[in-house]
Amino acid sequence: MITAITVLGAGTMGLGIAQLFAEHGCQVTLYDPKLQSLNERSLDAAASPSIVFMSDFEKAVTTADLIVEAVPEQLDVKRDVYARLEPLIKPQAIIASNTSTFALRELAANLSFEDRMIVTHFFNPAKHVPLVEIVGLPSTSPAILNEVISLLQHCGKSPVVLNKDIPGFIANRLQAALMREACYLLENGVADARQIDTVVSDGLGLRWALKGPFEIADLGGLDIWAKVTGHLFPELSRSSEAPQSILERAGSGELGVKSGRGFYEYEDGPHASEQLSDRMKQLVSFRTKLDQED
Ligand SMILES: NC(=O)c1ccc[n+]([C@@H]2O[C@H](COP(=O)([O-])OP(=O)(O)OC[C@H]3O[C@@H](n4cnc5c(N)ncnc54)[C@H](O)[C@@H]3O)[C@@H](O)[C@H]2O)c1
Repeated sequence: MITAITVLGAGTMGLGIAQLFAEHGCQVTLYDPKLQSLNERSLDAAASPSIVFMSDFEKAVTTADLIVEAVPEQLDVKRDVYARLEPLIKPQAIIASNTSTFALRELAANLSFEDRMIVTHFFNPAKHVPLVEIVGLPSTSPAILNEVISLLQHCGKSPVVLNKDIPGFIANRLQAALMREACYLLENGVADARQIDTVVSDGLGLRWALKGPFEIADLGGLDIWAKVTGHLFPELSRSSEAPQSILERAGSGELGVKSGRGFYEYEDGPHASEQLSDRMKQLVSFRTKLDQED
């Protein structure tokens, strides 16, 4: 049974995941080696009697039933964390990575807890977005998956368990496909970032909040979709590299909200994140009401 949860990494995702579990009655330990240098406003906002902040790795992990890893998306950093976990954790502890892109088999290869390791891919803001993608290996016991699914459902989440272990899972593959085309349109001067964002948030995104692409295709008519995909697929970007419009900004320290500038300028980055979180909460609650009316 999962009682004690340790979240590794108190960044954007780790803080939100820790808050989610704490608000649903779990004992949560949040570990980060750079606890002192983290954004004070975010840490204050996350402060809760059920979250213990720690920068002592051994203490943070030895009694945990579930360890959620939310450290940076670098294979060597993640693998190093797992190697440090191996001698310390309880024999039955479950390890869940919040990776956005790595296949589980790559993360878990040759670890002593390979069979007890899964992916739980939360979405930002983790407290409010209902979806969590879950990935196991063929050797993962159904009991482990069921235990984590029950916990997530108890926390109000809608877990989707993938049939196969694939890099990027479902959501990030779809999102990356959209981003490739969005950057292509931007870089070719078809529209600026605001225009492209408006097309998504005022059009496609509103629809997708209610129905996924296959239901939308059914509603539009598959005869039409046969034409749309047939005519447009040859026109779409086929780039297999990260887009210049992202590489150049990231290379010059324009990292988005966290540095004050990305595709847009941010005078108050933490406020922008808080606003997204608040609006997401309201949107999810509104959609829940709509679902109940159906
Ligand atoms: N940001 C997102 O929208 C998002 C969404 C879904 C999944 N993810 C994934 O979640 C993970 C974390 O992403 P993030 O956006 O929260 O990153 P982040 O950079 O905001 O936070 C990472 C945190 O990990 C800490 N850290 C660094 N090395 C560590 C170590 N060895 N042990 C413990 N903590 C360590 C850092 O100090 C930092 O506080 C990544 O795998 C990322 O791909 C991110």
